[in-house]
Amino acid sequence: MIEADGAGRTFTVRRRVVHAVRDLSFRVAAGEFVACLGPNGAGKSTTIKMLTGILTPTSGRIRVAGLDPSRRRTALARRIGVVFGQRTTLWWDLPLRDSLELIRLLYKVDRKVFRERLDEMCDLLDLGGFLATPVRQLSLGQRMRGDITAALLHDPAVLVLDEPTIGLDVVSKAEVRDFLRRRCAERGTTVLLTTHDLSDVERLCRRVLLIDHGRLAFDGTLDGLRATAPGATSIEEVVTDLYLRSRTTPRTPPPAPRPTPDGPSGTA
Ligand SMILES: Nc1ncnc2c1ncn2[C@@H]1O[C@H](COP(=O)(O)OP(=O)(O)OP(=O)(O)O)[C@@H](O)[C@H]1O
Repeated sequence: MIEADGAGRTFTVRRRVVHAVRDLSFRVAAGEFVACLGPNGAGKSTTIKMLTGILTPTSGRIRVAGLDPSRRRTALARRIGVVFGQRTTLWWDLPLRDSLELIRLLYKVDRKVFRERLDEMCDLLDLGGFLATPVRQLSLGQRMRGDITAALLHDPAVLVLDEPTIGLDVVSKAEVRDFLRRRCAERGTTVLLTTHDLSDVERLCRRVLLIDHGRLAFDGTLDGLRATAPGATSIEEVVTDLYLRSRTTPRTPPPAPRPTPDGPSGTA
């Protein structure tokens, strides 16, 4: 359902080339719920932007739901839902209900189907009390429920979640996670979750992709990830250990010593 084959993305900043993502290859099958982890600046957002068609890869190939995201953005929009925890896709000044109605029109969701889905979301995410409230007046937890509803109204096959529980209190977090787990399992939705909250990962995902310095550093089960640090007592310790090790790894290989008539130099 999600395929990356040697995908890479560079940016040129003041004539310097930044390799945000390099040679990324992985596959996510239909119905999998996969976490994407990595330290700050590892390349997670760049990866998500390539998967959702916001950025075009500068090398390699990406397919989501059988489509090239950057070339088929409109077609992809019908098959994918995206939640950016730090940004809203809703209309700030409109009541939540009107924002959702606009999304219904954009995605051409049948009015009756929309009403059924919205009723279901109201039950599961307890939206009823604030559907008439302008988005700018919603609490973070309410806004996040609205954003998740907006991402699922067209029943996408693929859901990309970028820090969907950031800033939520423990109860709201548990409710949002519970909803996502049940709803995505019922519908067979394929989910890629990016987060720094490891309890999200433990509760939702069996498989983890770890991106480090723009490369795929680990692809396996959560148990496999734990096995990389046998002495660690929690997933936080495992990941802390990995991230600390990554800080001591150079981002790019050091330049090869330049040969001189007397032999290699630059090592003294
Ligand atoms: N538009 C851009 N122009 C230049 N460099 C960029 C751009 N976007 C990202 N980068 C660089 O690419 C690298 C990866 O950034 P990215 O935002 O993908 O990391 P991240 O894993 O999402 O980090 P975080 O967890 O902090 O959000 C960083 O070195 C970043 O500075």
